Amino acid sequence: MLSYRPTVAPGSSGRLAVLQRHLSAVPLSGQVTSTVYPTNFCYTLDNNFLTREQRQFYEENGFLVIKNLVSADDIERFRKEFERLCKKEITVPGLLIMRDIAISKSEYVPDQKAITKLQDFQEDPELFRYCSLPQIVKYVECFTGPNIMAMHTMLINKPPDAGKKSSRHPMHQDLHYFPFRPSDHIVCAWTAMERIDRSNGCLVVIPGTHKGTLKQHDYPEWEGGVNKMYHGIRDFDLSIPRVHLVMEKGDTVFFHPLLIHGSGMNKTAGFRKAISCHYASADCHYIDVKGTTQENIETEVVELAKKRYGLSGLTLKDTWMVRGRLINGERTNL
Ligand SMILES: CCCCCCCCCC(=O)SCCNC(=O)CCNC(=O)[C@H](O)C(C)(C)COP(=O)(O)OP(=O)(O)OC[C@H]1O[C@@H](n2cnc3c(N)ncnc32)[C@H](O)[C@@H]1OP(=O)(O)O
Ligand SMILES: Nc1ncnc2c1ncn2[C@@H]1O[C@H](COP(=O)(O)OP(=O)(O)OP(=O)(O)O)[C@@H](O)[C@H]1O
Ligand SMILES: O=C(O)CCC(=O)C(=O)O
Ligand SMILES: [Fe+2]
Ligand SMILES: [Mg+2]
Repeated sequence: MLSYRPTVAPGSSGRLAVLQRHLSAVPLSGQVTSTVYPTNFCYTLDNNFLTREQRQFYEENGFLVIKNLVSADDIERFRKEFERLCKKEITVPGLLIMRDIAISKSEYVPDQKAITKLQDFQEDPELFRYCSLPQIVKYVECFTGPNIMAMHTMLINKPPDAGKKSSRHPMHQDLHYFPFRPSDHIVCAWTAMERIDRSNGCLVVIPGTHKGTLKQHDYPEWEGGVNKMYHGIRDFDLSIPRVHLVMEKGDTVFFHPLLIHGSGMNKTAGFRKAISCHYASADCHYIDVKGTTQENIETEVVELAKKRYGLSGLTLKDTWMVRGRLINGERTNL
């Protein structure tokens, strides 16, 4: 890191404004002392909200943890709503209720114990409140800019591992599932609904991998079975050091869709809960994934849409167009 002492003539404009943006928040009058960082930020936007240290961290690592961002009250409300949905006290259009593969063939008990995740809760006002929490959206804007879409929502209820290690989530990049670009204007917010550490299967990341490309994903060859659509990076080298993100209740991590991540086994008796939303700039554009590594997930998603809704001839793009919801600004493209 370079450190120097610039002398700034009061009243100079243009260049000064540029310089000011690259310096600390210290007012530029007379002599200021400031640490200067590389200024070629490309994964974060300048809306004066992230500190330069936070921007620097995300630029280098592809993720950023913010402590205590969601209140215990809000988390309690999400938990209650989750329980009502599990008990089928209410039903929500479009909501996907997924059971762990290890118990998928057993008798259905309408209880959270049967459920590994809820997906696509955009029509549930109580859970969807998570996506509009101002303190979250404020951070999201640093990655997406002001036109913000909530594209994908999940409440993950990682069950105690049934002994087959199927509670693990293989190492993957979320962009594999997304037919929209540019990837730098997509970000996931993931909030721990309780303390999450290695014992109950925390998020595991490989810092800096957001600077790489999208890799080929397939089902891993796991003896105990793999959950539907839990693709992992093909031939992933497990000797690469992984970083375990230990988080307290309410802590929130923002991460880039190319960041390689997964989650470990839940070795406790409790159901490990996290709530998340993937946001994208509404100015992103859809791509055709035919002929790319994403073709395999398109085939699976389109088959599922046909099975569930009897709709044929869909593309991956269509399934995202119907899920996306505007959070802020204007729905320009997506
Ligand atoms: C579009 C993807 C979006 C992801 C984007 C962001 C990145 C996120 C990374 C991920 O999280 S990847 C995982 C994404 N997960 C999904 O998209 C949800 C996948 N889950 C489902 O589609 C349904 O839960 C499933 C079709 C597997 C089951 O739903 P059903 O309500 O039809 O359950 P049902 O009990 O009737 O079982 C139907 C069949 O599915 C089987 N099944 C149930 N749960 C399963 C499971 N967990 N894994 C594999 N198969 C499962 C079940 O055994 C049965 O098999 P058979 O037809 O052979 O009898
Ligand atoms: N043997 C393995 N084969 C494939 N993927 C693995 C293996 N071990 C861990 N992973 C993947 O690495 C990530 C988490 O690693 P981690 O080692 O934390 O999990 P764990 O092995 O379940 O638990 P722990 O090592 O803390 O006891 C997950 O994405 C998991 O799927
Ligand atoms: O285990 C989790 O909570 C996160 C899993 C994950 O990365 C995902 O669903 O995309
Ligand atoms: Fe993921
Ligand atoms: Mg391990």
